Amino acid sequence: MTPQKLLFIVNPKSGNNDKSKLERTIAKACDKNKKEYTLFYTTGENDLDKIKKEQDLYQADTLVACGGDGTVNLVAELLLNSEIQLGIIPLGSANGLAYELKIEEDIESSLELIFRGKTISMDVIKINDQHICLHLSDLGFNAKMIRDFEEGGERGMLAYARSFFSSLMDKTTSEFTVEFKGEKKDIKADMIVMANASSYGTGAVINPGSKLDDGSFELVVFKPIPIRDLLSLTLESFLGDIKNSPYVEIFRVEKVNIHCKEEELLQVDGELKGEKQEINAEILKGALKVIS
Ligand SMILES: Nc1ncnc2c1ncn2[C@@H]1O[C@H](COP(=O)(O)OP(=O)(O)OP(=O)(O)O)[C@@H](O)[C@H]1O
Repeated sequence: MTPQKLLFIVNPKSGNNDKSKLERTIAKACDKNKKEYTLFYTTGENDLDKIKKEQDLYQADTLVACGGDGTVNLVAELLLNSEIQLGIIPLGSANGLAYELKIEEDIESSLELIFRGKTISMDVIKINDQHICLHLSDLGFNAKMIRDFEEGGERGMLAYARSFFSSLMDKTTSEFTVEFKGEKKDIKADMIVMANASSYGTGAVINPGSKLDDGSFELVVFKPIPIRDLLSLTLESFLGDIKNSPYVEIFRVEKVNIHCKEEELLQVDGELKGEKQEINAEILKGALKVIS
């Protein structure tokens, strides 16, 4: 459906980038394409309720998330199982879903796509009836690295690399019991990913062959890996042939229960959600209409 009435949800803090151009570019593109639009700025507090109120009044047919994965996730939550579509202008420090959908990190190009692109009905993973995951969620290594990065208070690739290496040094193996398709497995792993998408925003492919609209998601298990083999695993993830690694096991599922022996930090689409012992994840097939 070609958008006619758009509500742009802007996270003014995302990505540490200059957004002064954003309003002007949106105004120009909407004017040129003769579309009605309005803007809403997030505050970081109670945004879901505020956007819901705004949308109830405005009745847009398209909500455009202007920010990173956190903003996309927030807006998507409002649109589940509705005909209202999601557009994305990637302006975050992590734009994993936009990367997956091949949406360019350039305001003009992403706006052009919103007006000319096609709409797909993508799956969403519901986690503990509390969170939705459009992209990737994990327990273990990556969640701890995000915590380390956030606690460091610095931004940028250098700070990210520092967190990556310090998390590597502290890497621990955890014990899990996973249950799906009527089977129970005891697993030792450095990380378990619930993957709707194929790769992290950095381009590292952890779930090759995944599709956003295949009615399932993948459980990607990273088994304990000796430091000396980590480099080859990292290279494999960038080359996309990780599924042949002896340290990775991938299961395609629609529903899973993960019991963690000790509480584990959970991250969902780049946001930390606290320590959990029990995870119930289920696919919501085709629940979100997104322009790509
Ligand atoms: N006005 C605001 N001030 C401060 N924080 C905000 C504001 N609006 C949204 N946020 C916060 O921004 C986060 C989402 O950021 P998003 O993922 O879109 O961009 P990002 O740059 O990739 O984020 P980050 O790297 O901080 O995770 C949420 O935690 C949300 O609460």
